[in-house]
Amino acid sequence: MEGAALNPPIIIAVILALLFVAWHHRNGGSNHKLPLPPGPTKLPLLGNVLDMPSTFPWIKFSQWAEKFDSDILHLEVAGVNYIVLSSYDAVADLLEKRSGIYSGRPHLTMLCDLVGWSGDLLLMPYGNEWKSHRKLFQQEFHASNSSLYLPHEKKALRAFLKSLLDAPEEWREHTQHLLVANILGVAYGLHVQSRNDPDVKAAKKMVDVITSALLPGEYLVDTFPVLKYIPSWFPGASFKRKADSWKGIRNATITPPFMKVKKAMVNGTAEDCFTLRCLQRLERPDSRHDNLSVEEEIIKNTAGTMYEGGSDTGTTALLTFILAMLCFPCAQREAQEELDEVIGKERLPDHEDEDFLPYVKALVYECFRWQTVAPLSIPHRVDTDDNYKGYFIPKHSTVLANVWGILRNEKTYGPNAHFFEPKRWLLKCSGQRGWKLNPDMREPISISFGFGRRACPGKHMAVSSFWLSVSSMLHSFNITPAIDKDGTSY
Ligand code: HEM
Repeated sequence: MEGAALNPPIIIAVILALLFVAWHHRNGGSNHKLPLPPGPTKLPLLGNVLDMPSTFPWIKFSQWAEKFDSDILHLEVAGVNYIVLSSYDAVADLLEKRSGIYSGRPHLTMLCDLVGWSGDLLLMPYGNEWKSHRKLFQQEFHASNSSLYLPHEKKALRAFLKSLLDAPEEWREHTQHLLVANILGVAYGLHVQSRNDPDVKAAKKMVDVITSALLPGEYLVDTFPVLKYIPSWFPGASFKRKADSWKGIRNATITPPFMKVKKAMVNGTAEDCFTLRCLQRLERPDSRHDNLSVEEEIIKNTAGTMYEGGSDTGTTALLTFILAMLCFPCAQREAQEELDEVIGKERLPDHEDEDFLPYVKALVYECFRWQTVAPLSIPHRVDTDDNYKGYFIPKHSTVLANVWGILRNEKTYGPNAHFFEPKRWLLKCSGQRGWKLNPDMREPISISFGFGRRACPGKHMAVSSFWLSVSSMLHSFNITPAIDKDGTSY
């Protein structure tokens, strides 16, 4: 946690927070009769400040769910209520069935107020601004509109496989490059250079900011928003200096590619992409000026969120796959045998082959289950007081879905849920290779991509591109530990 030592801003924040909590309690808080959900004992005034885990909170939340024998927990930190949901049923009941009131986002002071990360659909409060951005996204990103992304996906993948062949030791850079190249094609119709591409570098910088600032508890100012008033020169206020250095990064990253599409539209050279499709739908697209209309700003921001969302999460998912193949080589061999038998040696797998490759599909499911990309999803916020299973849920609580815990539940996923085992998704049958997907198991995509009205709008594209990358890598390469010059593997 940034600046976690007892320095002046923390002391000020703690004093102010205590005063707020004391005032809140004296004024009665909420007027409710039902009990709050169970959770670790709260200290007077401090609540659960000292219990809140600063690393891997999902593990602690799973332990608490077991200890209190409850799939709904309550914590309170600095006057903010946290509700942690630990079963699929609780998540579906609240975040999906009651999504009319559970679709807000908690306000992130560091990113929204100090860095000025505005226009990001991911962080927007639930309301009209969010709706206008989300609608644009969904117009293009639905399961039956794969023509928007498939051509870019395949082009980026071919370049990626070639790069892996030429320089396998740079696998990490190639992986990130694949995802950024893909999303730059989808969002802006741009073609990236194979090395040192400025848009790829810019994406990395933008993603570094959002991934570090989205981590729960990373910045104390998110827990104690009053800290935002401390001047940058104040001892211990390094978060303010960091915020200053991050200001403008998002705009500087997402504006140039948007303007390229606008200009290419005038010249008639723009390639099919999300931004072009949206601009063409405007009644009076004005392609000459740098001043953007409100509609154009919405398109620019939505494409920008796509650029941001598509670059980071997909890379993490593919790195998880590579890790799994290194740690569980038997799964890799089984998938390769299936690919050899069904596809043969002459071509790469394609989406039409998916149904004939149950083991590969199970391996893809297992990647999303075993090390889920967002273990606590992205926090939601409830807009009104509510109750569930006889418990009171206070208005404006931050609601966390413990996706990691749900996907590791042995009652649902069978024994050894901490191991990578694609066969947990399969049933023996009499077919050629003897496996079919178990139709009674809930696939992990409906859990690892979030819930209700805020569920990930890029999931069809993300899953399609992940399947194609994983099957093509398995069919083209063996993924093994690196070997040093003495022949010892790492
Ligand atoms: C493996 C890949 C991906 C994973 C695991 C993933 C996961 C998630 C999760 C967990 C959320 C939060 C959902 C919620 O609040 O309930 C989310 C939101 C979002 N994702 Fe993804 N995502 C992935 C890829 C993508 C891609 C490729 C795009 C863009 C093309 C994208 C765009 C977004 C956007 C815009 C939101 C915010 C939605 C909103 O707040 O209304 N994601 N994603």
